[in-house]
Order: sequence, then structure tokens, then C-alpha cells
Amino acid sequence: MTSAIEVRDLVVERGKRRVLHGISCTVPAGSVAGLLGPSGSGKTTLIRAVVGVQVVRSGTVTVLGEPAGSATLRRTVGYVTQAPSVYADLSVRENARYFASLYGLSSPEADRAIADVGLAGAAGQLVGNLSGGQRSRASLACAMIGQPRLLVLDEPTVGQDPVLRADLWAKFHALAAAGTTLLVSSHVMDEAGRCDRLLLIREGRLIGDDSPAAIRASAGTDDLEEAFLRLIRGTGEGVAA
Ligand SMILES: Nc1ncnc2c1ncn2[C@@H]1O[C@H](COP(=O)(O)OP(=O)(O)OP(=O)(O)O)[C@@H](O)[C@H]1O
Repeated sequence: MTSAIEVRDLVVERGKRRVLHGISCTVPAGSVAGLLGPSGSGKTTLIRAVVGVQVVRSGTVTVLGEPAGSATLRRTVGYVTQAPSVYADLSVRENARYFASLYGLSSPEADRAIADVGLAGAAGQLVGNLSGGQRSRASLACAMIGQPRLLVLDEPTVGQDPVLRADLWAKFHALAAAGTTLLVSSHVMDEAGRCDRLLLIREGRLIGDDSPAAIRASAGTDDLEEAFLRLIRGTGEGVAA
């Protein structure tokens, strides 16, 4: 098994507080890994460390065999933050074509990414006039254009309706089947169940790193939401808190 992400003993301080307390985990290449945990538990901080924009106190983060943040990873890691990073005064198509041009790619690739996120019908609209959910998908399309080997998505389905969420998850799995690795943070439990592997963080510590089925078994319930509550509260059967 090749790893796309390897985190070893990662300690991060933000402000004067320690927010990650020695996290170690591995994400296999070509898998969809879900990152879950209560608000403020450190998900975005871990994501920032993986994409190489977070100063770390100690430990290592290796991405596709290189130290996180290496210049060589710029073209191979795509990152979509919670705040959409597209130009409001350009149309969806103009945004996508602009990002395509940065990768030396052509218009058809940009148009394909727009269609992949279900925005073909809104391609001519100014991003500033889109709904929040449409804007997030425009941002996702721009991140997918360069066909990154690792796609890191911070809450990509917020504001999407159930049909679009299902379509996006189908797309994520299609990308994984083609070899892309996805690290996806989410608060939505039915989405957690769609991941190959789940990383569960509580107060800056990893308290679960397994398949959804194994997480259910370890918490002693078939209901993933209840399993998370038990693990978060430290009341699961096999909880390593
Ligand atoms: N710029 C910052 N300076 C100081 N502390 C910060 C900063 N950003 C985040 N923190 C703190 O770091 C901790 C982890 O925050 P992080 O954003 O990683 O959590 P999260 O799990 O992604 O939360 P959410 O689900 O609400 O987005 C929190 O206690 C937060 O207050």
C-alpha cells in the first residue's frame, strides 16, 4: 500500500495554545479519507499542515513522498478552503479557463471540470451572482482542473442539496478509482459513511483512524452518528481516548 499522506507525531501551536498534540496517521493513495471532529478540534489545522501552509512545532508531514509544502507539490496538491477562492467579477467559465491556463491546459478541460460539479448551466454567470453552494462548486471545479494527485477539501458539501451531495460524492469516488487521493473534512454523518477511511479528531488528538465499519464496531453501534458521539465522549467499547 502506498501512502499519499503520512503524518508523524505532529504538534502544532496556534497563538499560545497547543492545538494538535502529536498526531500520527496515514492516508493510502487512491482512497477517500474523511476528517471528522467537533468544531475547534483541529481539522482545519491538520489540513493546513497537509497542504503545507501551517507552521508546525514538531513532527513530520509527508505528502506524495515529499515534505508537505514542497515546491514540487504545488501542481499535484489541490486545496479547497471553506471560503470559495474564485473571482467574483468573472463568470464561472472565465474563472475555470483562467485556472486552466495556469496549468497550461485548454478550454475543454475547464468546461469538463465545470460540468463535473454540475455547473454547466451556470457557466456564463458571474460568480458574484451565484448562490453560496454554487460558488463552492465553482471553487471545487477550479481545484480539480489541474488533475491533482491529492485533493484536500475542507467541508466541500456545505450548502449543497442532497442530490448534488450524492453527485459530488460519486465524483470523489470516481477520482479515487482513477488514483487521486482525497482528504475531505465533514460534519455530515451520512457523508462520513461514504469514506473509505475516517480520521476522528477530538481536542487535537486522533481518537479514531479506521473504516466506517470498524468505527461502528469499536463504538458498539451500527449508527455512525451515535458511534461518533460515543467516541467523542469516550464511552465507546474499544475507545482509545
Ligand atoms: N489563527 C489562529 N490563532 C490562534 N488559534 C487558532 C487560530 N485558528 C484556529 N485556532 C484555534 O485552533 C483550534 C483548532 O482550530 P481548527 O480551525 O483547526 O478547528 P476545526 O476542527 O477545523 O473547527 P471547525 O469545525 O469549527 O472549522 C481551535 O481551538 C481554534 O480556536
